Amino acid sequence: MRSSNTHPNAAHPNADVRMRGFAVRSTVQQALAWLDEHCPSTTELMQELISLSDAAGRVLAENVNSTVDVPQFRRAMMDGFALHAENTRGAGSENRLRLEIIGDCFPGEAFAGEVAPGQAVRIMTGAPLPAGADAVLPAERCEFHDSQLFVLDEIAAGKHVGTIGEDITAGTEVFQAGRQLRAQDVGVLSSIGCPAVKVVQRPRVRIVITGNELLPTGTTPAGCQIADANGPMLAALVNRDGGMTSGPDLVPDDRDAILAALKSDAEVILVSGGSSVGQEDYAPTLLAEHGELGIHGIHMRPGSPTGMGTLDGRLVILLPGNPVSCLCAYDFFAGRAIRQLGGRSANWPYRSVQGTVASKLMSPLGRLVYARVAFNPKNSWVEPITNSGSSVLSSTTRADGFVVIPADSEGYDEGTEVGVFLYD
Ligand SMILES: Nc1nc2c(c(=O)[nH]1)N[C@H]1C(S)=C(S)[C@@H](COP(=O)(O)OP(=O)(O)OC[C@H]3O[C@@H](n4cnc5c(N)ncnc54)[C@H](O)[C@@H]3O)O[C@H]1N2
Ligand code: MOO
Repeated sequence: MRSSNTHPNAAHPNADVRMRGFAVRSTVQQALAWLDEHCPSTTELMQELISLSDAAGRVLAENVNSTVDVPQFRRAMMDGFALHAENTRGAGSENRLRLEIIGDCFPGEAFAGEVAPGQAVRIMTGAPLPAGADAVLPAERCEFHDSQLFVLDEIAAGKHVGTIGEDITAGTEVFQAGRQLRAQDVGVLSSIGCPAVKVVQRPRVRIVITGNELLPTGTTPAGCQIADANGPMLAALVNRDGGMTSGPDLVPDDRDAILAALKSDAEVILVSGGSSVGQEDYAPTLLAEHGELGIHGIHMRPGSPTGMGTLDGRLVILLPGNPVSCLCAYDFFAGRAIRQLGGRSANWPYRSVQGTVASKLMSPLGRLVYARVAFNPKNSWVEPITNSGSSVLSSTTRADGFVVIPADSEGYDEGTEVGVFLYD
């Protein structure tokens, strides 16, 4: 991880913003630049060798070349008869041409012998073409009795024959480093005889959830206590982005407990809650005292108290406690870092579509806004979600996606064409 203090916050004389408010806020672009600078380049990523059975979804750390042709023999593409195409010339239902069947050929074993003119071998799909034959006549285009074959149709040389290397030629580059392996990629790797692949290690991500008011997942909220929403949400997001989670661990609003939780051997530590300027918002000060607080406070809504820094060479991202802010800050910053650490694209994994604003999307000048919207795929209309405060997580479950309104915009009027990122 490279280290540099590029943001004004880093040099700010009083990094303890508690009960004071943010002296300096960064733009989203500055925060992204800080983050990217603190993510290793693709050549610095940690690698590991894994078995092919675990490879789907992983990111290749090196190019893969094939040392073999696939297939490495000519093979039948139909069940029928291997023969000389020349022997079918002029054949038809009114002109049945007779050939002699000299044997059978099955997948996995070569036919011992050669097909001479006037002869045919009964062959199954996938079996190697016997020497001498140059075409396969499908079973439905002939009749046969005992060892006699009656050809009912003409076929050309090479017909229904799979050629050597038609799938993959020896020496070709099958996949490049950086590719996230699909299920079919694993199939191709297996077909070239590859038992294991070198992939980028999945970053380990510690999830720390702070707040005395929080009850663990699965607990019914009662009294002044609420159930943790951010922990399971963050765990799911980290998994989506290829990270390996530890936690979520619930930690009380206590300096020592939070400091102990920050000290982790994970590559990324996510801290939810206590990111702002309240009396019990310890995480930013702790990070400034024990490591580096590079960014704290961002011109965005929601997510404005987001912070990021490093501690013992590990990336620490302070996510606001309000659940929508937490989701937004994760998606803008934490997810980007985790994807990059795992060799994936920094870009959002969300599909983007074009839509037309059906009622105005409001936005305050000077702040980037993450506006939750409904998107109607039938007419492409985009509508803001009502009751969408940063504490209202159901605004994101009622939404189909979100629109990013830049800081220099006061929003989008009805009829404006906008890009929508879809959650699904
Ligand atoms: N004087 C100021 N006060 C606040 C500011 C500010 O600029 N000046 N920023 C506000 C904004 S914006 C946000 S967002 C919040 C974020 O504050 P924290 O990160 O310190 O979050 P908490 O105070 O711990 O919690 C906020 C809110 O969210 C609930 N919460 C926390 N964690 C969870 C969780 N895991 N699951 C569900 N809900 C959670 C918590 O109970 C609070 O209601 O600060 C504003 N204040
Ligand atoms: O910026 Mo806070 O994240 O709205 O509620």
